[in-house]
Amino acid sequence: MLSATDVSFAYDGTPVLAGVSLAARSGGVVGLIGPNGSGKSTLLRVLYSALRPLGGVVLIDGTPVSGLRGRELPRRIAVVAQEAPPELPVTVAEMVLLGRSPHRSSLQSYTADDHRIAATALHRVGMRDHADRGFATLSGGEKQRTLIARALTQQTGHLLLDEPTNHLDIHYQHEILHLVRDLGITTVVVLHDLNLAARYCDHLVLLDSGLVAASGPTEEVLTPEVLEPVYRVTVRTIDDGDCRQLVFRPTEAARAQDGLPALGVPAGHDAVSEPDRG
Ligand SMILES: Nc1ncnc2c1ncn2[C@@H]1O[C@H](COP(=O)(O)OP(=O)(O)OP(=O)(O)O)[C@@H](O)[C@H]1O
Repeated sequence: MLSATDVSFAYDGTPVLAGVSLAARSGGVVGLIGPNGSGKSTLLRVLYSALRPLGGVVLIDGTPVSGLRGRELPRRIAVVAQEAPPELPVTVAEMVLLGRSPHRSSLQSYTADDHRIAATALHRVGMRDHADRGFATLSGGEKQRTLIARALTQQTGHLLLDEPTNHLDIHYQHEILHLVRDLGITTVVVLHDLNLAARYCDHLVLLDSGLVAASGPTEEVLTPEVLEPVYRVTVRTIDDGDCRQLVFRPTEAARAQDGLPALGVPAGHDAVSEPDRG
């Protein structure tokens, strides 16, 4: 169980999160959604104690996350952040093995078990055939899958993912989120794609300008009434058999608010002043 209660945070005095609460029950997948700049990554950083909140508390299985020291934290929470790791001159296999670091002292060498766990994780993200490649030579999607394998190798009870489907093709977007859901570990995942959220999350927290605009079971949050005022688009829901999916359209009102031309008139093409080419 991972919970945040009444969390607030500011960068250099500018408030970014205010009174945010979230609870990820054991084995559940919570999606963190919201427009650009709404505070999703900041909240995730607060959850894994990379940022200290101004107010509120984050608990992991009842223990304040701020009290976890040294290797205790990475033994409990694995993180795939948005920031790329430093380009270490390591192979894919070596990068994934680093996920075992919290479980061994720096003087110990990797055990056969560590290698087996890392190989299984590589296989699960479809990267086994790339094990000997240099990490720095991988494509964006291959790097992302390798970092997810490294997080799996940590074998934690909690997993935090910041836009894990970034750079992934459609096949791997589904493959990775399916895998994450099947892991059965407590997960908080930042997602921009609301249709992926619809399919793979049990519960959603929708942030808007640092506030919780909605929080609840996925199907209660992914409704036109909730989403339209926050994302400023028209939302239509369709039933895809096992799962609700969403279709979006820009709205004239939002475009006018942003100073954009009305739909159907390409930018820079004023129908009235267009010179006669006849
Ligand atoms: N290091 C920083 N210093 C100052 N302001 C920051 C910093 N990081 C983020 N911010 C600001 O805090 C706000 C929230 O940013 P955050 O990255 O948490 O949003 P987000 O919801 O994850 O956005 P996106 O969907 O665009 O990734 C934004 O206004 C952003 O510009």
